This record gives sequence, C-alpha cells and structure tokens, in this order.
Amino acid sequence: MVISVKNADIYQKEQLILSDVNFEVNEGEFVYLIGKTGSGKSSLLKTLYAELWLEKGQATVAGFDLHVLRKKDTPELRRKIGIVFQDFQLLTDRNVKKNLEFFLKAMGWKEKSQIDARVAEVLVQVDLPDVLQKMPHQLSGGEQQRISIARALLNHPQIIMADEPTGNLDPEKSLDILKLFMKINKESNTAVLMATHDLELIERFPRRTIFCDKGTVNDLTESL
Ligand SMILES: Nc1ncnc2c1ncn2[C@@H]1O[C@H](COP(=O)(O)OP(=O)(O)OP(=O)(O)O)[C@@H](O)[C@H]1O
Repeated sequence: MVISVKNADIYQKEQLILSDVNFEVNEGEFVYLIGKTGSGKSSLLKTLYAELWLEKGQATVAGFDLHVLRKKDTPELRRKIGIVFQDFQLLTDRNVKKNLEFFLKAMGWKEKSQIDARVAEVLVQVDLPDVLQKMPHQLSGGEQQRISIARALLNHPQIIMADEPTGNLDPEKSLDILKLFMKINKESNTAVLMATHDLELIERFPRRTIFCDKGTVNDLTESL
C-alpha cells in the first residue's frame, strides 16, 4: 500500500477541514480526488506530503508514518513521492536542464554523467527530449507542466500527487497531461493521486474516485 489513512483529521491551523478520513491507495493505482472549491483537497494532499501536520489519526505514505514524522524526515519522505502543482513551480531564472539538475543535486546526486542521463530519461518520459536549453517562459503551459512532471519523476517515486495539474490549461492540453499521467502510471506502475475539478476528464477516463464533501472523504468508486 502506498497510502493508508485511518480516522484522520485534517486541519488548517485551528480549523478542522476534514474529519474521520479513511482511504487507501495501492501500488500502481490511479485515483482521482474531487470536491468543490474549499472542500479540502489541497489540505488533504498537503497533509500527505507533510506540509501540514497530521493532528489526529493515522496515515502512512510510502512507508512513512506521518504521525511520528519529524520535520527533518520530510525531505526523505518527499524523495519517495513526486508532487505536481497547478502552477508548475519551475525555477524561472534557469533553463530546463538546470531546473532538473537543481533538484537532483538537492537530493545529493553528484556524478555529472548520472545526472545528465537521468535528466535525459525523464524528458523522454514526458515526450520533451529536446528542450534542455529552453527557459520556462519559452515553453507553453502544457510543456511547463510536462517539465514539472519530469521533475516529479526524477526519484522514481512510488506515487505522484498532483494538485489540479490541469487547472491552468485548456481542455486539449488538459487531456494531454491526463494521458501522460496514465502512461506513466501504466508503464512504471507509479501510483497517481490527482486532485481535479475537471469532471469531463473523469467521465472520459473513469478511474477510482474519492470525494471531499461535507467535511470528510468518501470513496465513490462503487457508484461509478
Ligand atoms: N493556508 C491556509 N490557512 C488557513 N486556512 C486555509 C489555508 N489554506 C486553505 N485554508 C482553508 O481550508 C479550507 C480547504 O481549502 P483547500 O485549499 O484544502 O480546498 P480545495 O478543495 O483544495 O479547494 P480548491 O479546489 O479551491 O483548491 C478552506 O476553507 C480554506 O479557506
């Protein structure tokens, strides 16, 4: 199991956002996370990647017990997961190669030939092998999102958590990004947990869906 959440309460400061949350994500599963604006999707994901503290309940992510996780352990947890944001969060002052290198070096990679090889590999995975020297602003939104997915793949994560990854993209680009996640999911058995507003995409490509509503999380899979 990549994610297991039991009786968890999710808070933003003192505000209880979601209570008694229970769900699991297995190796290689593809799961959508849906819910209205403000229903707590981002808060749930932030808790799972340890940006928010788990106040109550149990959760394990990629083998880490969030309840006992210490701040100094969060980089290690984040090495096992890939995180993709709506706004890409690329470093705007450097090219694609340097964006990806920066991340690997921060993770302790030192050997130039290994760094170059891994950067080339992830760019092939996202179908953008030739953009090494491009600055982020020279790429379209969809291409920038592909680079941020490449960055998320660098460490061979057990799971990618994506928070509205198509939120800034037009329908065609959104579909491309979804298909890319599905390809990665299938080819490398990386689990994907994707928060989205885009119900049309879900209708076209139905997968297990969990739903933030009325202060808790429900598994809608059975009703699909
Ligand atoms: N940094 C914060 N500090 C305090 N409260 C916050 C913070 N971020 C979010 N909240 C509150 O937590 C609740 C859930 O927000 P969250 O962003 O998790 O929802 P969401 O489902 O991801 O929404 P959206 O679809 O708009 O991204 C909201 O009431 C919001 O106001």
